[in-house]
This record gives sequence, C-alpha cells and structure tokens, in this order.
Amino acid sequence: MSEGAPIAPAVPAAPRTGTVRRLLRHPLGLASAAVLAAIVLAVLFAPALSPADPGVSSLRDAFGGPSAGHPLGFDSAGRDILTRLLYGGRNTLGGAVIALSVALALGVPGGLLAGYYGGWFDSAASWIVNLVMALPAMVVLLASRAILGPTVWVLMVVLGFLVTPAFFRLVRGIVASVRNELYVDAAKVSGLRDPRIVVRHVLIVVRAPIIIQVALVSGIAIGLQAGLEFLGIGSGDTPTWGAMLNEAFKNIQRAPSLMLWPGLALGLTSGALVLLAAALRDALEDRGTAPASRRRSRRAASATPAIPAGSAVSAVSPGTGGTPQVTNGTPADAGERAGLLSVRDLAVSYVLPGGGTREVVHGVDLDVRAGEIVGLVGESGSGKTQTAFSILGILPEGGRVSRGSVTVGGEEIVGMPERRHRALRGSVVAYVPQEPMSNLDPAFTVGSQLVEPMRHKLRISRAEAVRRALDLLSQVEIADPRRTFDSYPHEISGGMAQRVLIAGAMSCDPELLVADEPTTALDVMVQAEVLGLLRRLQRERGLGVLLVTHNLGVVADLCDRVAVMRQGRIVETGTAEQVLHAPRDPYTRKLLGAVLDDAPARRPWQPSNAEVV
Ligand SMILES: Nc1ncnc2c1ncn2[C@@H]1O[C@H](COP(=O)(O)OP(=O)(O)OP(=O)(O)O)[C@@H](O)[C@H]1O
Repeated sequence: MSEGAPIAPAVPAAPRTGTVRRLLRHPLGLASAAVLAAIVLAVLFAPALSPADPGVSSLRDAFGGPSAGHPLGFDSAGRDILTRLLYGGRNTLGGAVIALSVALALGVPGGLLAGYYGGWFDSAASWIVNLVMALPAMVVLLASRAILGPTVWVLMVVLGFLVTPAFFRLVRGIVASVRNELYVDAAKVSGLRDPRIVVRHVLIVVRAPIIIQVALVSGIAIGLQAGLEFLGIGSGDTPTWGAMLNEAFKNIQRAPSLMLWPGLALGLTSGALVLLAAALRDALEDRGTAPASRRRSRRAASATPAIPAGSAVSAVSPGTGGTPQVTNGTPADAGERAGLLSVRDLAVSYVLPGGGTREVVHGVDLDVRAGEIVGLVGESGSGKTQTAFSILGILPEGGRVSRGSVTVGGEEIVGMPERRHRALRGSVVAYVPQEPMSNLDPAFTVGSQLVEPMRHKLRISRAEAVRRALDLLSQVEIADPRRTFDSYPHEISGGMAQRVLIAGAMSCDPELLVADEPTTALDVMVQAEVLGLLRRLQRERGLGVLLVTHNLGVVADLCDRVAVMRQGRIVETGTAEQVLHAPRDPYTRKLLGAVLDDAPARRPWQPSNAEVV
C-alpha cells in the first residue's frame, strides 16, 4: 500500500453463512472452483478414466502420437500420457495434501497457543519457526532424501514441516492481536475457560485467513514437489506431474510437446488455487446482509401500523414483544419516511455459537432529515451501536439485519450488495467513531490517511487530494494543518485525532453523519470544542446527523430530536425539548432522574473527632 490505510472504523472481516454462495457468484471463484473440482474428480476417478495401466509400457509405441484410444499419445517409454497424467495428479495432489495436513496440524495449534498465551512457549516456538524459515527448503529436501530415502510421501512430510511457519506466523499474529480485545477480556472475566474462549472468540477470527492460506500453500506445495521431481529427487517409479516434466525435458529436442500436458496440469492447478484464494478473500470480506427479497416478505408479514401525525398515543411495533413506544408527533412516529435516513422495524440478530439466534434490536423506527441532528440515547447495551452499525452496514461477525428496512438517501440498504453499500459509505453516509486513536493507523501519517480515501472515492489527483486534506484540517479548526498532515497519530492529541477523524468523515461530502459517542474518549474541554465543531459543520453543510450518545447534556446541547432506546427498542421519540422537559415514558424519566445536575452537592470533608488531635 503506497498510501495509508483509509480512515474508517476497523471492522473484522470474517466468514459468514453464505460464503460458498458468494464465492460461487464471484466469476473468478466459480471458474477456479470448477477447474479444481474437474481436476480433483479426474484424478480421483483415474482408474475409470485411464485408457491404460500406469505401469504398462510398450517401446513400440514410444513417442507415438494421439490416437482414438490414447488421445494424448505416448511418452518416451511408450506409456500412455493421459493415464500417467491422471495417476500423476493423484500423487501430486496427494503429496500436497500430506504436506498441508502436517503444516496445519503443527502450525495452527502452535500459532494459537503462542499467540494466546505468549510467554516461554511463544518465545520457543517462534525461535524454532524462525530457524525453519532460515533453512533453504531445497537443501533440506535433498538431505532428507539422502537420509530417509526417495519415497515421495516422506518428502512431502518434510515439506509439511518446512511450510508450517506460513500457518504458525499467520495464526500467531492474528491471535496475539485478538487476545487483547475487550470482548476476550470480558469472556475471561465472566469465568469462561481458555479452551472455550479460544474456540468461541479466537478461532472464529483466524479461520478465514487460514482458508485463504490453505489455497496459497497448496499451490506452493505442488510447485515445490514438482520441482523436486523435475530435478529427479523424488521416487522415479511413481508417476507425478514433476516426474513427467523431468522425462519430457530429457526428450525436449525430439518431442517438445511432451512438456505440454504436465506443464498445463501444473499451471492450471496452481493458477486455479491462487485465483480461488483471491476469490475466497473477496467472498469472506463481503459482508452483505441477507437477501432483500427474504426480508421484504418478512416485513410484509409484519407491517408496521402507521401512527397518525401529531398523535402522542402509544404504538406497539411489531416484533417488540408488546413494549409501547411513546411518541411525540415526529415524522418517524407518523409513519412518513424521511428522505435522508429512514429506519423501519429494524431488527438485528446474532447467531449463537450453539445454533439459534438472539435478537438484540427489536423493531426500531427512526428518521433523520437533512440538516437535522437526532440523538439516539439509552443505557449501555440498549442497542444504539447495533442500530448505527446496521445503518452503516458494518455489523460484526455473526450479526445481521434480520428484519426491517433502512433507506439512506431514498435507497434501501438492507440486502444491498456489499460493493454498492461500500460506495455509499463515505460519500453519502460517513462515520465518526468513539475511539479516535484506535481508528488511526499508527503506521501512516495523518495526511496519507486522509488522502487515500479521497483519491479512491473522488477519483482526484494526489495533489488535489492533498489540497483538500489541508483545507479540511483547517476547517476542523486544527491550528497548523501542514504539521498535523505530516504527523503520525502518536504525535497528535486525542482531541486532534477526533478532529482528524471528523475531517476524514467530511472528506467526501457526505449527506449523513453517524457519530457514535464522538466525545466520550475526550476530556471535558475538548468535548465542548468537538461538539461545537460538529454543530458548525452540520449547519454549514446542511448535514443530517445521527448522534449516538448516553450523555443527555450532549443531547440538550446539540440535538433537534431524540430517540430513547432501552433493551433494543425505542421507547420514546420527540423533539429534544419535549423529551427532556416533558418525558412521557417512565424509562426516560428514570434516565433524566439519573443525571446528577440537580443533586445536592456533597458537604465539604470535615475531620472526624478521632482525627482531631
Ligand atoms: N458481537 C455481538 N454478538 C452478540 N451480541 C452482541 C454483539 N455486539 C453487541 N451485542 C449485544 O447487542 C446489545 C446491544 O449492544 P450495543 O453495542 O448496540 O449497545 P449500546 O447501546 O451501543 O451500548 P454502549 O453504550 O455500551 O456502547 C447488547 O446486549 C450486546 O450484548
């Protein structure tokens, strides 16, 4: 990557149900999977498909051309080429499977243990892995052949040892970064045992990269094995594609076409594996939600009854389990949908590890119009972030919009293909996250992290993107834009980092901003400055803002309307003034009651009698 990673919330990419379907919808994925399937089936059914016995040779037929019974002709020893190709494929692919099994069996558990526990095991295992990596593979294989004999299977086991670092390092790196995630800590604190945490929280993160690595390493193993056989290091009597190449090379002057078939088989298999790995990566990263048609039918079955405009009656949203939603005559309540953001009957569900699902957001209705700031408030765990993530299409692994409709700029995004949704993010809807520092990549300067998405999204030159980035930095009231542009994230303060993220969010002129607790990580003074900045930008640009917060002071200060969430449901919506001054729902009243502003101040500390000397 020549530029920094784009400023965007880190979203884990991981496998989801439907990966195979997505893979097969990918043209490269379908083509490579079809080629590999054809090759595997052909070599598996070699005895049925082969016109001759692999060991039979007839010197009379040496270098014989294709004929009806022998479509690929004969090699220098008068053996049928198609037969040797099919049986050779068995041995070549079988060898790769052996090497891969050894590498997976050693590399994955080793990487998991080293990454998760660290300590002496990590040091020792990493040392051994580094040693293995430093060994020249060909020399080791030659030495192994001399010591262990020429059997190709044994050499494949040795090859498995040699490619183990590919899996060990991959898994160890990912697990080491996941081990410090808050949810792993939470699982530990909740008393889960390590094996359960590893299986439930850690393995899930590494399985996608492992699948991709398997495809890549298979290609490498096949190539190395063919190289050995080509050099005549394998067991000469066993037909393999490498051995066929070796034999063809010896006769290249007389029959150059002999190189064609094993070369083609090797090229096709290795190419298909590499393309399959690329398609797998795309399929696993494609985080599209369930098809719209399915959701539409569910939605139709549970259509929200419209609530008359201006009414302040209680309505029961479908799927809410009967919790009344107190409304104060706002568009969302009236059933008419806002043009910028409109959420109807949104439900978010997570797949449980043991099967089944858990719904965490139940039938949320929400609207944000252009130029309006809507606060989404509620206690921790009430579903604010899940609602925001659904709008952005970045629900974490296992989560999906299980019901409802979300329109952004009039476009339905539920069920929208990920590619299309990605195009909306940044240019129509932008996101300001809670943790400014952890959303900036420490390896790149602020400037490069601002420039990259603009060049990509707006298709402008680097010079133009730099000019816009500097302009944006001054718009977010950074005193010395050039210096900040050239700084690395660790060189700027948290408040500046949040301004940079706001600049990043503004960079492609979005219409809607989703800000998830944008000031929580900042100190009080900086909070006020950042809120003032958001207000100014919103006014100047006519932005619609969905502000996720649990701070009612921020709501009072900034928001036009408020939606109060509790346990995955909106319990009250209305103008900020109505909700804050005349709350109708008991939960909103409780929430307001919990604000300490009106509580009597604690009396000054007095020494107790015992302490008075
Ligand atoms: N990855 C996940 N898997 C399963 N459940 C989840 C996941 N993430 C969140 N939840 C559940 O969804 C519910 C809503 O969480 P959400 O993060 O939206 O709350 P929140 O209102 O934003 O809270 P906070 O203010 O603390 O961020 C919670 O009960 C939480 O346990």
